Amino acid sequence: MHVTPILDISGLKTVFRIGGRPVAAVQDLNLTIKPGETLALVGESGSGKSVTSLSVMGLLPRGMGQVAEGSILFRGKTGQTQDLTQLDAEGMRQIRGNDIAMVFQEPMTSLNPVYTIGEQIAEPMRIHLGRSHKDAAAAAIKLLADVGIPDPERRADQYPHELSGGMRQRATIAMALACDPVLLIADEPTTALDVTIQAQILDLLQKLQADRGMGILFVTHNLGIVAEIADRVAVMYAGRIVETGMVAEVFAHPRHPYTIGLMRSIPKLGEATALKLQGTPLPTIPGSVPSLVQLPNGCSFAPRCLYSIDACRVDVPPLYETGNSQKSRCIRWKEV
Ligand SMILES: Nc1ncnc2c1ncn2[C@@H]1O[C@H](COP(=O)(O)OP(=O)(O)OP(=O)(O)O)[C@@H](O)[C@H]1O
Repeated sequence: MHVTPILDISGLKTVFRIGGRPVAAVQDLNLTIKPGETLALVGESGSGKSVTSLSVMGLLPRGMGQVAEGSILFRGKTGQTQDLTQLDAEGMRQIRGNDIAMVFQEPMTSLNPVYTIGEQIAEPMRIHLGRSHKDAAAAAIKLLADVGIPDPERRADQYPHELSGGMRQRATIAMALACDPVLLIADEPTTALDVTIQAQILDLLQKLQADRGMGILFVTHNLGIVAEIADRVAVMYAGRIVETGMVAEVFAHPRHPYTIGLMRSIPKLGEATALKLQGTPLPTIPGSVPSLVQLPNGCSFAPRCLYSIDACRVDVPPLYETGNSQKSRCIRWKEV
């Protein structure tokens, strides 16, 4: 059955002014998310994951970054589709926190230290949904219970500093869900938490998604998390998607050397501890992400790639269809 996506990004190019000239932090980017689906954007630091999510939210740093090309079609609660790149600041404000919500790595980015948890969860319901004070306060307590916070009545009256890191992240998730968004953008939401709490938050997001049917754009540098939470994955390198597809297909036979490198750097169960005890560093991909100001000719990954040949350094490869759901931006995908 064909389901219309809630998010359909096409030909996105986002540029920053660096040293007076425009530099593309994201380019040639196409992706879709359907209701109830989780797409993970994965890649090393600087690959363009956050710039992609900020482009969708209309939160690029003003005067520095802007969408230069492409469209971001979004179908909100009313069923109407809008191109987010064409909305003005007020139009985006009506969508943010209402149709599209965001959870960041550091909960204190979203929480205000001087208001109680309950007040902060209730606020978007009053602003966007026009609910009364009393009604929104009761709904906030219910949301705190939904995200697994014990004794929600008491917690609603507390300030952020009175909660642990894991509880604060649960509270920001409650805040994000307050208006029942169609799309949740989660940017490294568990990176600042310890491993046990990380697993609990990932379970919680999956449960909430199953209950509410929202789409999730999940930004992470961790392929282990992708395997656990996502239906589809888009691997980014130097501002472009280099491989994409259903998680099961990409993980079973990755067709881009960069994805293979990322997969090798996921420690297997117990291996990380064993390597640490031996004093051996975890395997990483040699070299580093190139500067966007000076991208190499052809494939941006070629200078770090064990498979690269002269032909890789000529043109940027297109995304080849390499499987049922899979695409790879590697001219040697059949051999990798
Ligand atoms: N405010 C800015 N000014 C100039 N360039 C920026 C700015 N923000 C991002 N960039 C450029 O965009 C590139 C991609 O950044 P982005 O934050 O999207 O990477 P990321 O993959 O999300 O990395 P991380 O995991 O570290 O957040 C950066 O390498 C940088 O060159």
